[in-house]
Amino acid sequence: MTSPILITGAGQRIGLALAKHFIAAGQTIIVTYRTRHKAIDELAQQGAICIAADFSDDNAIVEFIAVLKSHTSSLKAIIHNASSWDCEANNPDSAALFDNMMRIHAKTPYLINLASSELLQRYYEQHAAPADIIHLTDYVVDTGSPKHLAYAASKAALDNLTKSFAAKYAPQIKVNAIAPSLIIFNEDDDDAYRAKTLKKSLMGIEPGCREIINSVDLLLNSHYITGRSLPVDGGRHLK
Ligand SMILES: NC(=O)C1=CN([C@@H]2O[C@H](COP(=O)(O)OP(=O)(O)OC[C@H]3O[C@@H](n4cnc5c(N)ncnc54)[C@H](OP(=O)(O)O)[C@@H]3O)[C@@H](O)[C@H]2O)C=CC1
Ligand SMILES: Nc1nc2c(c(=O)[nH]1)N=C([C@H](O)[C@@H](O)CO)CN2
Repeated sequence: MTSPILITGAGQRIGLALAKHFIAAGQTIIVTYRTRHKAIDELAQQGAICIAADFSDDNAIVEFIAVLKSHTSSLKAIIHNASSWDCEANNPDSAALFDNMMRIHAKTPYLINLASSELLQRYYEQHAAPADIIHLTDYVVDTGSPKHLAYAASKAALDNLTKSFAAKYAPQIKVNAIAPSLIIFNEDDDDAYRAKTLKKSLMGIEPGCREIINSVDLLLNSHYITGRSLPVDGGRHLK
């Protein structure tokens, strides 16, 4: 089996689009899912290894790592996509929100990256090319967010882990982040929110998953970029 790419949270939206992209390119993939969306059944039918994993407690993260290692002895890349865009307004228990945000966005990638170094290094040994870790962060890493404080802080932690792991794992493994602003709306986003959000960037569009797919491919095809964050934000920083 060729070295697979691991995508976390691939049951919907960006993670699912990445999974379909790699399958179409003939790349073997391993995906995690929390909810067994119909799309997961379809990925499995197309040959993806689909692992149920709810990273809402430490034991589940450790258990996932053991299951991952039972499926493969090498990894071409890990894409940390799984995420919860939760906010203080919906969570009266601020302590629990903070812990949940840090666990899914920072602790889960941290523990998986530490446990997967040998799997990634084996890819390097077999292909004389670096393996990859890609963190999906967020534009708000640099600005903070008054409505998603814990979310933004946890994504900032993931951004910092990008730098630490890049220094720790080079040259066998490259570690980078992709920091998107609006990529795709959620179904329940109303017209007023959509109009307000579109105005936040210079480009003023909802770009869709293709922008993340292109960014992931750029990083995977480089043998030199590491420790960096790729902003995919429509020029929002200049508005
Ligand atoms: N969409 C956008 O415009 C933007 C996205 N991003 C980032 O890009 C990435 C993909 O975004 P998007 O596709 O919208 O993500 P989603 O909000 O659709 O979430 C992706 C997946 O993460 C899974 N997930 C959530 N919590 C957990 C958990 N505790 N354990 C395991 N899996 C979990 C969800 O599972 P389930 O299906 O069960 O809910 C979901 O399938 C994320 O990291 C996001 O922060 C950043 C900026 C903008
Ligand atoms: N896990 C998620 N993270 C984020 C989402 C999302 O839907 N799921 N959406 C956004 C917004 O699009 C924001 O970038 C613009 O309002 C941010 N993070």
